[in-house]
Amino acid sequence: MTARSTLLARDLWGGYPGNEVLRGVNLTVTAGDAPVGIVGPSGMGKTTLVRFLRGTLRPSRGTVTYNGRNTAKMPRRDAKAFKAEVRFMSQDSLTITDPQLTVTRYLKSALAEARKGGRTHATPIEELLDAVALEERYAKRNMLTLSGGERQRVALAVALATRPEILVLDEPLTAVDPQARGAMARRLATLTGRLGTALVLVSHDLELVERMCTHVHFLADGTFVSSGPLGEVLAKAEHEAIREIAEAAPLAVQRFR
Ligand SMILES: Nc1ncnc2c1ncn2[C@@H]1O[C@H](COP(=O)(O)OP(=O)(O)OP(=O)(O)O)[C@@H](O)[C@H]1O
Repeated sequence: MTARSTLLARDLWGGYPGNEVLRGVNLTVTAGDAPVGIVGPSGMGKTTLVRFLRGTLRPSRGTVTYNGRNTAKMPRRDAKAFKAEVRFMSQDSLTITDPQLTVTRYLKSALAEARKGGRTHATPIEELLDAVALEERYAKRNMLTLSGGERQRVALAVALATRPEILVLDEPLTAVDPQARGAMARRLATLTGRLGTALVLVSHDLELVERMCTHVHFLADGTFVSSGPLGEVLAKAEHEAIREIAEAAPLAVQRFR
């Protein structure tokens, strides 16, 4: 059996000049894992953590490795594999330069890219659209005519088309209405489960996190102060910041218990 691809952050410290945002974060994500959520109050460093995982920021202490290779010092070939196998998507991931581009053509080019990179078992376009709750009629639409939320959903379908080992989503659905978001949650979790893609979801939307993720990490004071199923994390309220969130949304908390 071949070892499964693993992204590992070990005792990660760092941030910006004069602002040590993260102070000892440990995270292991392995292809095939169930979806995991990263939650926490605004400004606590969720996006900063994603930047470290992605390699756009260097830690002051600790390491991020992918399959044992330090992502900050990867030879070009490993860096290429890392980019193909670990996809990152944030709310503004999609820039369209070709005014003629239809949704189908856009997805086909992503699938072709996946095949070139040896990422087999590409997923049919209908299934990709279904996972992001877009009906088939969207396949022929010009990308420029889509709403912001629809574009975010296509961007997500594109990320799935490449069948990554790990997919890190940082607030990916901010422009998508709550109804569509709800429809997508389970379908996404199912498709990524079938593809063997480990999903990491960074979000303020506790309902979305609850629907998609069996396990969450709560980030506060630069570290994961509590981890487990969302309902348990909220119920245990092991940190002041968790108590504040639980008090601000008591009904939501009751639902998760
Ligand atoms: N480029 C930057 N330069 C300096 N400081 C930054 C930069 N980006 C973020 N910060 C600061 O780092 C801290 C963590 O920010 P980050 O964006 O990681 O938080 P977050 O948990 O993702 O917040 P939100 O949930 O509001 O998106 C904040 O205090 C923020 O002001």
